[in-house]
Amino acid sequence: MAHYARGSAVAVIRLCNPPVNALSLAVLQALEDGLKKADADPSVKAVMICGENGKFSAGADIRGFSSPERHGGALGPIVSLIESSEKPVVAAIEGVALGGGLEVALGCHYRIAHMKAQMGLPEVTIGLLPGAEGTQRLPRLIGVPAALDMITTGKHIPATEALKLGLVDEIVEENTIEAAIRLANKVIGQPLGPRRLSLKPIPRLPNMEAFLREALVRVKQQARGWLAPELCFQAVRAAAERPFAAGVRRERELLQVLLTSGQARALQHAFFAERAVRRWAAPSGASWSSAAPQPVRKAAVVGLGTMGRGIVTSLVKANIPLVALEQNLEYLNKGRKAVMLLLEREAMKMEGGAQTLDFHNPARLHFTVDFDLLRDVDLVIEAVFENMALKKEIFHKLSKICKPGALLCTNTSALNIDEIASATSCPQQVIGTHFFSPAHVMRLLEIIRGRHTSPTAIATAMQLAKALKKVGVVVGNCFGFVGNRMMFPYVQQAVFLLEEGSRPEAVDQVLEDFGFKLGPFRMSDLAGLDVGWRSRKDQGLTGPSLPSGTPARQRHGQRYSPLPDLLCEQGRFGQKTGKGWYQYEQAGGRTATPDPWLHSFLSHYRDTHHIKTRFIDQEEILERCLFSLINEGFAILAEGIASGPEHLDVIYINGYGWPKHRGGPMFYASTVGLPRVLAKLQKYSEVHPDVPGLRPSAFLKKLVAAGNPPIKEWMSYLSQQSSKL
Ligand SMILES: CCCCCCCC/C=C\C=C\CC(=O)SCCNC(=O)CCNC(=O)[C@H](O)C(C)(C)COP(=O)(O)OP(=O)(O)OC[C@H]1O[C@@H](n2cnc3c(N)ncnc32)[C@H](O)[C@@H]1OP(=O)(O)O
Repeated sequence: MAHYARGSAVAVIRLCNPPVNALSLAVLQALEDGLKKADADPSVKAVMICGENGKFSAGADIRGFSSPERHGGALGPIVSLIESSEKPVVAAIEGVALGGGLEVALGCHYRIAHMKAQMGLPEVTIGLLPGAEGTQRLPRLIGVPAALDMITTGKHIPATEALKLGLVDEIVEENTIEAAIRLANKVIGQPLGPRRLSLKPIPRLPNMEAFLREALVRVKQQARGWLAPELCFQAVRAAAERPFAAGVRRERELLQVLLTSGQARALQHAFFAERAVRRWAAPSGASWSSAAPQPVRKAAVVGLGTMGRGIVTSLVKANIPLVALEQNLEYLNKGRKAVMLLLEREAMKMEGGAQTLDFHNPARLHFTVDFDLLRDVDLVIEAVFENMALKKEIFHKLSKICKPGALLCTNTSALNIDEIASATSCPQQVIGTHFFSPAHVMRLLEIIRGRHTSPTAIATAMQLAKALKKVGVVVGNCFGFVGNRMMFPYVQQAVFLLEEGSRPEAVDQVLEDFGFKLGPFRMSDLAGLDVGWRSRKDQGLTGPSLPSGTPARQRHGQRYSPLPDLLCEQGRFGQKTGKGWYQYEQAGGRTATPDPWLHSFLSHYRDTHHIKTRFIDQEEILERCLFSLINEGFAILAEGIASGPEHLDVIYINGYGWPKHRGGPMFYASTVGLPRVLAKLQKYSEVHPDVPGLRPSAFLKKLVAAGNPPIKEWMSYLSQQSSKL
């Protein structure tokens, strides 16, 4: 918990709670006991606080926040106790000092850090604020602008930056503990008043008020409904405007608001969900403990369209040597130019940082049209056009050319992995890797396991995700996998709402107010309406292959809206053509403006199809879009396409712009309450019986019948055999 030891004149308190020395109540108690012991022992002249196993502390034990015996604010008095000690206290920071961990260090009179240590107050990212007086001490130490930046973003800063900011007194390359003990011995007897941060005045700014006003606007703009950044701001403002004790009182009030807001629970769910998805398991029982990843010393990317370019950039950033292949010189040169531009931009962003990008060296990044150069690669990512015949042709070629054991990945957003694998002689080495655009920016990597995909292939793809600094989520093989499959009913509802009387801007507004970065129509205009049109033509839902006499608004006995097809027939593909669901200033423009043409087109469409225009309120818009998406999530879980609700939540937060402070769609459903979700789906389904997306899934009904169990228990209501992972 926290070990106390006394050597010569310096007592050592070592925080100990593996793996990250999180501050549980037991650790706090032991820390307090150690401080009191040191205080009472006349032979102790100074104290040094450090962490076990080269990590100071990652802060409060996050699991403890949702426990019934939570004691908010239990750390503040201990930090005060440290600061008020009459014996100098030195923090020896190794590894991480985060959240409550850094607040402990701020209570110390001196801070010394290893040069590889990271520090931060990331409470905002889990919906809280630094509630152990950190919002009051940090601005006194490093000034309001730097403190505000750290506290409202939660970013981790390296020791070198901490030194520049004055957050630490010294950084060392060698033994931090020894250096801290040396420092503690040196400062014995020196006055401690100037080292007590609570007594320090806030460093003044000539224009503090104006600075705070502008900072608040920035914080609000970025937060979009996420409460914690603004409340963090308010706490720092209190530090700037009030004496220490009053600031602390304000900090506590604001923390209470956050602790009861519901957002903290959602963000903490998201934190652990991201960690849970790392622990994949196949139905055979294979997992990290039984399947080792293969090393990827060299990779290849086939196809240098938008996705391929982003994937190449991602691999170069991860320092993986690679071959980039196109079908002819014209496409190769176009792709190379675009990749170089992306890499130049990335290199500029990294300037001044420790890492550099090596992309001019052909041994690290080689562009070619020669398939033979793929003979020695360990992994290929195919990123060509979304066309089954073309993908099968490429995989057939790859299985002949690549060395035995090479992992063959397909970047597809919906196509059948088993069918692609059937074109090879090594289906166990074929796996889906669904990147999200822009592939060098978006964090999500959906990893799709085919029927024959081996555990080694899954482990290697998961390892690749980690190397690319992405969140890999293993899912099963079905049309659209998890993310897009859940997206289909959501988008479908949005379009049906237009048919019935709404407008794109009204639907988007509701979903953007909910917290999505972009509503479905703005998103569709950005992605390009032609992408879905092509897919619907391939599926025979529209276009020349549609049998004559097919009713305009029905396919296979279900409701269908031809609205997106009609827009595409008018050449309205979205931003790229300057017109889609909105109008733009020009082709390629980014500013969406409601389009009177579209409004009259919709009226005309409704007249043609004898649809009576009705007013649709915000509640109906939100519920029909979100509950149909969630409903599909329950079907996915029941079919064993994903291992648990947290997988769906991680996918939506990292790939689809779902607001993180709402915890992901399945967590959101759990907060709304499954009985309510079910009742609403039943109601809408009765009104729209020809819309399968609104028909409540059997699994949702089962959970409601079981008494609405907590999200952690949902999967125990399914039989093991259903897993398709
Ligand atoms: C009833 C008990 C109440 C507790 C008393 C509280 C007193 C209240 C007073 C003060 C409040 C202070 C506020 C805070 O301090 S909030 C916490 C702020 N800290 C963080 O947000 C840090 C979160 N952690 C991380 O960013 C990373 O985990 C990092 C430390 C950088 C390590 O990253 P990495 O090397 O990638 O390793 P993992 O992320 O996989 O973590 C390894 C395992 O450790 C678990 N973990 C990490 N941090 C915490 C934590 N703060 N609390 C609990 N558990 C934590 C993580 O889940 C991994 O475990 P597993 O794989 O089993 O999930």
